[in-house]
Amino acid sequence: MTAIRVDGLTKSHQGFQAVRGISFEVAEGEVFALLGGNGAGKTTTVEVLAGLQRPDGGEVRVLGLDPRADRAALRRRTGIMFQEAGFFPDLTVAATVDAWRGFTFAPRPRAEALELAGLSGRAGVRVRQLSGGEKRRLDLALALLGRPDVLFLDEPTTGLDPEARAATWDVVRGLAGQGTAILLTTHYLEEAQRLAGSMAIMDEGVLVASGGMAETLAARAGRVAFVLPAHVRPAELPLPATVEDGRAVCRAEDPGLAAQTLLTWAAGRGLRLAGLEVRPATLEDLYLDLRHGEHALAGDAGRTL
Ligand SMILES: Nc1ncnc2c1ncn2[C@@H]1O[C@H](COP(=O)(O)OP(=O)(O)OP(=O)(O)O)[C@@H](O)[C@H]1O
Repeated sequence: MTAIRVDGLTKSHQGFQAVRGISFEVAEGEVFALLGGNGAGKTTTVEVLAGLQRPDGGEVRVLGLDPRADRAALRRRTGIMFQEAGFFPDLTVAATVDAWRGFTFAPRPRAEALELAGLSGRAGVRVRQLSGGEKRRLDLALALLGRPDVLFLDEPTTGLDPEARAATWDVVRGLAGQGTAILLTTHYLEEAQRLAGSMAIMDEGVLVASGGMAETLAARAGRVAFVLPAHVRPAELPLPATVEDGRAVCRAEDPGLAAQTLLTWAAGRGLRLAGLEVRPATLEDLYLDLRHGEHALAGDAGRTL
């Protein structure tokens, strides 16, 4: 079932069009990554979905409801984690969770929420003494309190150390496994690739790519890279290559096959391909290709790449 539907959404701030007609859907139990550079319009989109801003145009539905008109009903079924947490610095972690539980419908027990967010050992600590990463985790604990059907996570792992980040990924996967639809914004492309089943990339208020993560990446060229052997010019290689930081890079739909071709060629000349790296396309490849103007050539905003 569709949990979030965005159809032709537009939204301006004081005459500036932050979101210019975007459409996407997130299914129940799906992790969806909304990506894009600073100012692309991600937070504006999430705020509209959370009912905090009124859309100028288009239609937005969360669990089949209108986020503004049905805000009260949706509040019980959605969890939100924004970039700027508004905590009381003098409350302890436990007191903060308890205060939040007071106005959450059917909240999880405090201990369970803290456990999920990896804060069990910090219950007695005052919020102002938490590290930046721990504050992010407290935010996550509060977003999870009401066992939401839809969860909005705006840069949930910014400032987290690698261990805490991996723990957050486990929590997100666990919730999706239980059927929660999760809309995540992040600047960490590896994180999005690992976590999300679908994604959309925004740029200046429009979607420049969207679709299933695996399908989108499988359709893109992967890469084979190696240290260009001494006295070999790129033009001599059996496949087209560019040179990046002293390494020859071949883009290929089937990188395994391309690597075989290159290794056979090298063996025939008694050469070694040092530092050989063979890998399928990553989200970072796609993102950087788009940043370098690929969508300007494609010209079809919102198409599936
Ligand atoms: N309340 C506001 N008033 C005026 N302009 C705003 C407001 N909120 C956002 N904007 C502008 O709208 C554009 C989109 O902002 P938004 O916060 O949605 O981007 P973002 O993709 O979330 O960026 P980031 O990754 O930096 O958080 C930006 O140019 C921003 O300056």
